[in-house]
Amino acid sequence: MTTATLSLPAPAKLNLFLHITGRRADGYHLLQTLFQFLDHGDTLHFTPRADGQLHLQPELPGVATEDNLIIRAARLLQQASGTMQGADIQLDKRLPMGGGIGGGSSDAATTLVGLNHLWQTSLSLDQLAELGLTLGADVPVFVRGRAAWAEGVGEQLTPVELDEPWYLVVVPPCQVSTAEIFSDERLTRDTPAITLAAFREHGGRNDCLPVVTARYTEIRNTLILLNKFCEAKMTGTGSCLFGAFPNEREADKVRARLPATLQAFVAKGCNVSPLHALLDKAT
Ligand SMILES: C[C@](O)(CO)[C@H](O)COP(=O)(O)OP(=O)(O)OC[C@H]1O[C@@H](n2ccc(N)nc2=O)[C@H](O)[C@@H]1O
Ligand SMILES: Nc1ncnc2c1ncn2[C@@H]1O[C@H](COP(=O)(O)OP(=O)(O)OP(=O)(O)O)[C@@H](O)[C@H]1O
Repeated sequence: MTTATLSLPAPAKLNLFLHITGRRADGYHLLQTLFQFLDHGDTLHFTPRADGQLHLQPELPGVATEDNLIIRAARLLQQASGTMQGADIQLDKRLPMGGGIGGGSSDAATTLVGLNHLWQTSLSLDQLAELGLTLGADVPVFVRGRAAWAEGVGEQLTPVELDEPWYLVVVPPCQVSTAEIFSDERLTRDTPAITLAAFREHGGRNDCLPVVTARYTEIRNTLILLNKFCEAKMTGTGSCLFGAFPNEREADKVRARLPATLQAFVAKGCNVSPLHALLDKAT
């Protein structure tokens, strides 16, 4: 008997802006942000096992397998559903780690959604998003798979329809720890709340940018460089920077002018996550 393998994308996200409006008693920050997906990311291959074991390959440098968000997500789903099934999981990693484009969170969400499908554990998206939130603030938006206006710590999500431009994403040669930026004393935490309509009219900024560029010369320099070609923005707590373009050709043209040593990719903005686009088509 052959065992079917399910291959699913774990796309990147961008924070089109990021305002920090306050801080909760537990130290977590209250934010406002807009999430959009990219048609670029990791791929996960899931093969079911009847013996309940979970195996992941390959290992990620610096991440113990038990700490990998893929294994943590799979264990969480086993516990929540009571299933006796397991899986062999293969990860094709393309997204940079510590890049602010949500690679680990997206891997976790694809694991929750994918294994729920494969194991037929029938948890609802609400239940999966709630489980995902215990793994990270960015996991719920990937579980739900719709571009969204987000508040709270990023878990209060309102789906939105946005333009879907092409993005040039540049990866400065450094990794940023989200916790380190959120604990920096210089971070401003008092931006007044805005509405989506106000964002559409006036735009927004990334409140983490001053702290990130003060701490990382590489990001400051890459920002100066990218700003020569387009309005450069930073996603999440960095490190990745991006610019929007009306079509792929324009984005490719700017990419071609960047130093060959600088890692960069061009991808389309998507209001429906490629994970959900694929699953919606299959069902
Ligand atoms: C910056 C964003 O990427 C924007 O989408 C997210 O808010 C971060 O989400 P994430 O990477 O899933 O972050 P988590 O793994 O939940 O948290 C990492 C660390 O960042 C800090 N953190 C995170 C999110 C938040 N709203 N406030 C925080 O203060 C906490 O110290 C936490 O220990
Ligand atoms: N499957 C995974 N992929 C990437 N990182 C993982 C994974 N599992 C655990 N991690 C850990 O999570 C950290 C953050 O990784 P991630 O790629 O999500 O960063 P990020 O893009 O900055 O995330 P975010 O935008 O959610 O802040 C990594 O440095 C790594 O230690």
